[in-house]
Amino acid sequence: MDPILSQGYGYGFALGLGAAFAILMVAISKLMSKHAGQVQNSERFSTASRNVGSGLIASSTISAWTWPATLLVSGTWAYEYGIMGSWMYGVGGTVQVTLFVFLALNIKKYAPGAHTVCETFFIRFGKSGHLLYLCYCAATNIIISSLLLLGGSQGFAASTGMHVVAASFLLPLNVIVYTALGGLKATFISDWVHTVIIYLILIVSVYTTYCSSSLIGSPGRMWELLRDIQEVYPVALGKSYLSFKSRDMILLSWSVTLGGMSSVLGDPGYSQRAIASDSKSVFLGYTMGGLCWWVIPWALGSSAGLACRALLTNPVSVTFPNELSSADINASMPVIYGLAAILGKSGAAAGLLMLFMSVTSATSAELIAFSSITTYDIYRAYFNPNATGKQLVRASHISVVAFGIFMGVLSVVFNYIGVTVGWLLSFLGILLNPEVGAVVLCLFWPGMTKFGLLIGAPLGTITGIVCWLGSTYVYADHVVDKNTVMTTEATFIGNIVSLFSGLIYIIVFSLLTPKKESFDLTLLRGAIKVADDVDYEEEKALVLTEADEKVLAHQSYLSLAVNSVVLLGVYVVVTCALYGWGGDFSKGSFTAFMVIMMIWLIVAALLIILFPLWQGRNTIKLIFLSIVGKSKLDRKIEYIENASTSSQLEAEEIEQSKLDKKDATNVTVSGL
Ligand SMILES: NC(N)=O
Repeated sequence: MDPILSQGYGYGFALGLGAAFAILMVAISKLMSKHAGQVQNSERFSTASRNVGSGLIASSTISAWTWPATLLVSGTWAYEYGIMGSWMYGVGGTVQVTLFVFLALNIKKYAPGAHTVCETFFIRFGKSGHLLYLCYCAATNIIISSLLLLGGSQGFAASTGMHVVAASFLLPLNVIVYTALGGLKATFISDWVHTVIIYLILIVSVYTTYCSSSLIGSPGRMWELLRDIQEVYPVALGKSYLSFKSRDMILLSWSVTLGGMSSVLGDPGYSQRAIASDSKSVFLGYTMGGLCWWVIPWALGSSAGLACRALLTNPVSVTFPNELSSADINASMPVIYGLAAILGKSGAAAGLLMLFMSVTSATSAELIAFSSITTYDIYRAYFNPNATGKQLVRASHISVVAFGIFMGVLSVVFNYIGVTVGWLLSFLGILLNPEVGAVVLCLFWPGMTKFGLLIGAPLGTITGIVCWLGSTYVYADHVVDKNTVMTTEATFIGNIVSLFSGLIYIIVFSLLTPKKESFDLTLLRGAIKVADDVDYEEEKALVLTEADEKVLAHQSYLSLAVNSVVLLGVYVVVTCALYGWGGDFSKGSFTAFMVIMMIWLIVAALLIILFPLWQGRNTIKLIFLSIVGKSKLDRKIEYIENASTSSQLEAEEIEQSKLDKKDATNVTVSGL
């Protein structure tokens, strides 16, 4: 079958839209530098000056967490398993983000001056502990990046016929340009733009499907179509498209969620956002991001994914009169085909645009994160401990460009050796999950020792791999090959064993080799130095006041409450209850389920579009006034005067706190 769109769409998006985006982002960075005094220095490049508000943290979390897989796999799960598919994808991914909030809060509490979370390992465990964690962290960064490009390039190739090699190199091109020039702050702004576009397309998709389409047009009609299609093409792994009775779906979702713990807790991109966040904004930013992200896979799967299934017997279906082939399923095409059935060719193009947005925005998060670890954990830690701000910015630029090219190469290699997104998603956690235990214990448990880390984490990986392959042997009729290692039970066991055995090993080996005195986590605070180009605003953000500590403690309790509801309440109890009940949703309950989804989508879109604009209104006003009227000099003087009069006391507090820290800190941290 020919691709649904012509190659012109593929090259047009990758080159034309990509270039427009790069120019827009570079222009915004220049405006901020010229009119809002946000000149690019090393701290701004890697940490966005550590004062980003909750609105932008939320939109950038959504942007970084909306992978091509989020859009394509959630739709495929909906197509294959029915209503529970996209719901399980959404809640599983949200759990990972809400759990990360605990770690994010401790990063702000104990390491407000960090540029990367790896730096805390250097301080606690020296070079060997640092290098071990750095390997895990960099591997996560590399695998996630290739997963993004692999998913994006395969999606573009399948939808447009564009060559997969061209897609692998052209898709990240614009991101390399604006990330290298604008740093983390530019990625926050581009993340917001990307997220807005994704929500707008999603709203069109959902409201057309459930409100205006002549083919479906209401939740009740969708329910009837799904009931009828069950008679023609019964669900393969479950009871029906309208029930939650699929053991395979639950195991698959839990496997991806547990496997994906390392892709949030161990991915430097997410900790970098915690570092960039203003202390008061951590909980709200990540929680709002997680809850607003939830509806993206849920809504897309429930509209395009279910429509693809429900309309299979209608001539508008792309594959009419057949089901989708296994090649279509492997290429995760249900979302694009569903959009095409509902909205015609423009629907498929809108799907491709969403895909482009998800690849580029998530890629920028990975690029800037990798540049931070190479700059601070390799270049400054081991090659140039006294690097100036200028040298650090140059190292970051080189790293962004080099890593962008490397990602393209890796995606091509994976394409040629036949590695799929699904395979990488399942394998990632088995290999890397022990880093979750390592980073959590490093920031929460003073009793963790270097020996515990050095032995426990690698042993966790080995145990996970052995259990994964052993379970494949048991569950796949004694055949262990490229296909059978994807057996759901085997990947589930591999992921869970890797996650928990790593944690247990580190604890046990630490208890076997206790230190005379446990580590004082507050020592992390003053032990990481900033470069010579730090400005006043950034120095202010390095200091954790008593009020900040109280706010962070309060946020931990809120986080506990949110996780109890989302993880235990929804993901475990509600899912198991619906599975145990095993019935089909009635027309009324299906309608209620979809109406909740539609309301949630609108609220999420409004929050993510408007809240960052509201929080940034003063900066927007400053830039606007500077462009149209008052001279830049006037504005700058006014800005500096305001800062110095209102913050004189704060400045003194900062100086005093720095002196206190110097006295308190007797840790030698060469290179940091
Ligand atoms: N980001 C995910 N898990 O879709």
